Amino acid sequence: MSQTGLQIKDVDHSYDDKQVLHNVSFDVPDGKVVALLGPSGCGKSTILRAIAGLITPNKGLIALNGHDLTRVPVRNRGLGMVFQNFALFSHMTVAENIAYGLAHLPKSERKARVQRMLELVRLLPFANRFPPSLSGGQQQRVAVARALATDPAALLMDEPFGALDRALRSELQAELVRMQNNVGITTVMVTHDQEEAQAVAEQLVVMNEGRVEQVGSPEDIYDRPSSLFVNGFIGHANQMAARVTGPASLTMSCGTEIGINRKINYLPGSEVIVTSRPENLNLSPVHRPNALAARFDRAVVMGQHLTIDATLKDGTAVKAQVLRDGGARPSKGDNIWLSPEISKLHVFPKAS
Ligand SMILES: Nc1ncnc2c1ncn2[C@@H]1O[C@H](COP(=O)(O)OP(=O)(O)OP(=O)(O)O)[C@@H](O)[C@H]1O
Repeated sequence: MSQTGLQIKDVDHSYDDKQVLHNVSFDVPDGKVVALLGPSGCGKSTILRAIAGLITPNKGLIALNGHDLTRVPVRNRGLGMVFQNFALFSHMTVAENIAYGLAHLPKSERKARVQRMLELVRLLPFANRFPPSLSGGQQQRVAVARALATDPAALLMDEPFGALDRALRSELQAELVRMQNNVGITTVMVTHDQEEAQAVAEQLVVMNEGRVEQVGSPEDIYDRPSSLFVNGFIGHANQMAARVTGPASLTMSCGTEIGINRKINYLPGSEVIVTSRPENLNLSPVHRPNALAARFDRAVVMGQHLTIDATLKDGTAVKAQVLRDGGARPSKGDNIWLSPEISKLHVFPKAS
């Protein structure tokens, strides 16, 4: 095993008799950030605990820079950890908190490293303050600095910004990206916030019910989802029932015939789900080929966009996102046409 970074391979885990991880595999390239993403209870924290050594998986391999960690005790794994409840020592100053894991170093080196960490998380002026006198975001930066101070071989973060409000979260996400550009540490971050995952991670691992559904860059996962679950979990996806009528044609259950500009790998007669992102449905006042007839329900202004709620002929509710052009908007109950961008439609099997 000579691979650098973190390797998770075929990991299974059960709590009591309940299996919660099934053959989980993914890699974190050396110095990169990977985000684990998925609904509550899908097993994200369990993977992090397995990497940390807090639980022993029933099966599988966890290796860091080519070394199997499976039998290495927690304290010898050389990992930094940041969790949601950052648990700083409130009777110690910020500097003392950061120095906590550095007792083995000579005093001058310890001081220099604490100084470097304070600079990295931009908390130099707060070195002698006590955690209860800091904001949530500042406390979380101390927790990150404390984890990084020991020069860990990898960093594990479980919902590190979960307790913070939206503005602070995005500030700290930007800070994390900046720090990563400076120090480039192999990091696994658990989050249930897809925007956060997309903002900080080069690779996403999307999980569902203890299984990895897809691994890829944020762009890959958004543009080329491998399953209906991933498509609906990352960003909004309109789901529309349809029947395959030919090698490249579909009849939507609202009645529209759609010609797809590529071959679809389903037999004629198959029931499928066709998906479209809201930004790939264009509003038109007149009929065009492939356009879906709909009833306009309402429109909400989102910055420079208009998010339109509409209902197709078969009762399917859909969302379209269009640029605000200042033109007349339809009124509630008006008939409209929604033209999907055909090359951006996805076709999935109908769930049984
Ligand atoms: N100590 C435990 N004992 C028994 N079952 C557990 C234990 N910890 C977690 N579980 C169960 O294992 C499954 C996965 O939990 P886990 O905490 O890994 O999910 P998660 O994706 O991190 O969820 P969340 O986003 O809600 O934190 C869940 O069904 C959970 O109820």
